[in-house]
Amino acid sequence: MTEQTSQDTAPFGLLGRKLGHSWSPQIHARLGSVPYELHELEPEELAGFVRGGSWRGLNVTIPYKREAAQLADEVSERVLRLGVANTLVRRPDGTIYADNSDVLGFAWMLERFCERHLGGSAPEALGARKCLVLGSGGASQAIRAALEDAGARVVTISRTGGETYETLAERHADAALMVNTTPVGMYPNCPATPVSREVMARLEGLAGVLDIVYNPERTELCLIAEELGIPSESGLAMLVGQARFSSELFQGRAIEDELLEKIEDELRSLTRNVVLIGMPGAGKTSCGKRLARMLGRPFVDIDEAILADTGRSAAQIIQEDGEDAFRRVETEVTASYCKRSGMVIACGGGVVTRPQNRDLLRQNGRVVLVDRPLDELSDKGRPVSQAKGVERLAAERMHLYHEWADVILRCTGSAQSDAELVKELLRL
Ligand SMILES: Nc1ncnc2c1ncn2[C@@H]1O[C@H](COP(=O)(O)OP(=O)(O)O)[C@@H](O)[C@H]1O
Ligand SMILES: O=C(O)C1=C[C@@H](OP(=O)(O)O)[C@@H](O)[C@H](O)C1
Ligand SMILES: [Mg+2]
Repeated sequence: MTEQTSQDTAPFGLLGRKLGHSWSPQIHARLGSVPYELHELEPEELAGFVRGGSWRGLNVTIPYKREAAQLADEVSERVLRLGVANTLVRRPDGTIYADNSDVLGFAWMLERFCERHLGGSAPEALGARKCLVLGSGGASQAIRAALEDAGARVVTISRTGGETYETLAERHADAALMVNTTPVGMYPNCPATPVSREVMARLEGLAGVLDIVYNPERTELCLIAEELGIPSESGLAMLVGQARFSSELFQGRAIEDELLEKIEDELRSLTRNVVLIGMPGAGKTSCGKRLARMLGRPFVDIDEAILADTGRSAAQIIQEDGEDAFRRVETEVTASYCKRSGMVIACGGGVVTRPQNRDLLRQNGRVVLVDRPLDELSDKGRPVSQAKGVERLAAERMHLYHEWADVILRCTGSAQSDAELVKELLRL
């Protein structure tokens, strides 16, 4: 038996400047790279920590990927090619090896996407075809490398330079794939998109859209693609994929694809919101409160949040300022909660009256229609129901509730058992 050195037990970790948002500790815990610590360093602390600190394996994020490559004793071919590293491994002899698992993580995501949606492997689906890469920053490099490895003809679109967003539609209608590598659309500045619906609709050859942003789960770019019938995926698979290849290097063993897909599913289900919609008085608020308690998640009722924000109830705003004014406030408050993660959200019954609210709910949420027979709905304190009558309101809205919903909850008669049913329906 060999004696255990301090190097065998030294921690893994992530190196960067601001890391509050990171999902890496959770992912590496599932992959077996523990303990995994966060190191927020100032530029002048970097070299000392990398060369002399106590660590066994490190991930590196902005703004230190270039320095990480330079501080290593030996680098992989990928790092040599790109000049940036996101993985450092301390070898038994104390020397440092650098690799770039961003390229591998994206290549893994790309391969799976091509197999699932484009009818073959990445080289089969993309070989000699035009792929658009949005953005020319650090992340763009890794994505371009993976696409070039698959044989694609890569065109980089940026705000300045030869190929811009303005000329995209007229010059690249033949592109097969579009990949966003910019931070546009990333939480908390979401929804936002680097390419408008109008421009994407003009790209007639477009067969797939990928986004490396993973929060929200569906970026606006992906939602636009979905609406146009183009397969899309945002960046969770790349995140989990790069962690996998780093962990393999850290631990010196292979990790199976099945575990990766399991981790992706777990993260999706933990971070997705549960969004309740339905007729006023159907039981969204009552069911949502119980569901949140059951799942140990934060709960927000949009009407209550409006009251807290404005000091006036929904009914009061409608009566004093009119329904249009209320709808504007409702959209604002709905937007601010629906971009968060892991919440239970009870919407106001009228959320479906504004088409733009749909993507707000869907970007990070599974939408549940709380469906209760009309003759059981209370119109107490609900001016819209009182003014129109429940029957007419239902005639106007029911098709929208059904279109917007991912699943339908047929109410059981008790809010508690309704909440249990939602938990079951969404496998939470
Ligand atoms: N599953 C249920 N069965 C019977 N009554 C319910 C149920 N859920 C809620 N209620 C009652 O119906 C009324 C409206 O519920 P609420 O949760 O405020 O609906 P919403 O938020 O959809 O307008 C309340 O009086 C509530 O106690
Ligand atoms: O359906 C509507 O237009 C409304 C529903 C209410 O919420 P509930 O559905 O929770 O009653 C509240 O937002 C407002 O009175 C308007
Ligand atoms: Mg309510």
